[in-house]
Amino acid sequence: MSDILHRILARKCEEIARLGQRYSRATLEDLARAADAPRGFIAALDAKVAAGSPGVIAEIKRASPSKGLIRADFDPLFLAREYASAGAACLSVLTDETFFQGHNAFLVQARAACGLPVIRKDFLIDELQILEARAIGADCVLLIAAALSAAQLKDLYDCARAFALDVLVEIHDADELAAVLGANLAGGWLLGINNRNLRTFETRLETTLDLLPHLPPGLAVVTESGIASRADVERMRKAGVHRFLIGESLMRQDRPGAALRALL
Ligand SMILES: O=C(O)c1ccccc1NCC(=O)[C@H](O)[C@H](O)COP(=O)(O)O
Repeated sequence: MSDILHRILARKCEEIARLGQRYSRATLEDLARAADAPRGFIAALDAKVAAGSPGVIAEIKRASPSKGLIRADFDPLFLAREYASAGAACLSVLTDETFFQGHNAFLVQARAACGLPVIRKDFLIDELQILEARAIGADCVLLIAAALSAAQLKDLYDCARAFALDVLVEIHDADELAAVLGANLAGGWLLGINNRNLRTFETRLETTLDLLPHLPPGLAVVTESGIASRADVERMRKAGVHRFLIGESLMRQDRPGAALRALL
């Protein structure tokens, strides 16, 4: 496991302990059940792709471990509306406070500002975090294979599905792909291939392209990280990848919506 992932997960353990002190599991379950109905994250991506467009998950991210501060002028409501009007299928909102300067409130604000489904982008290793995600309105959660054992992945996936959340399962290499496929997850999930190596932060689009021949037919793939130009989008689409998670290249623009339109 990379140093940064190790540090992030250590922090998450502290946060989970605080969450458990603040709320009982039963209370979090009640809050999750009382939340606004999920908007259908995978369905929104599929609809774009079926219509012949790229399915873009547009990310709302103020900072990251690899890049530091990315956007000083940070308004989730403005960003969500920009992305929605530019044709994004879904939103991704960083909720991690320590390493990404995110916040749960940003997800709430972004989701309320538009009709798009939203993924809670965080480092989820405990069912309480899954319940919290649904309680704040998330429509999808991220599960990172590098952070989870096979048993944890299956348990968190089952918990998410029990609360009608879609799941984006993220891998970076062939070993992680084998572990995810071995977990025999049923429906309601997508495979994310992160082009960023979390150990070195090197970002190569070939990460996605090289893994494609190893995927079972029919598995929907999201290429994540490092998509910065229309040429990048076209390169992926020529290889049969039609779903994208795009953050930094949009977040650095004054008008992220215009930048997204240019990419599409
Ligand atoms: O971005 C980082 O520095 C990072 C470090 C450690 C774990 C995760 C990290 N990034 C999360 C992401 O996966 C990206 O925010 C997402 O794929 C969008 O990437 P980009 O378009 O390159 O901003």
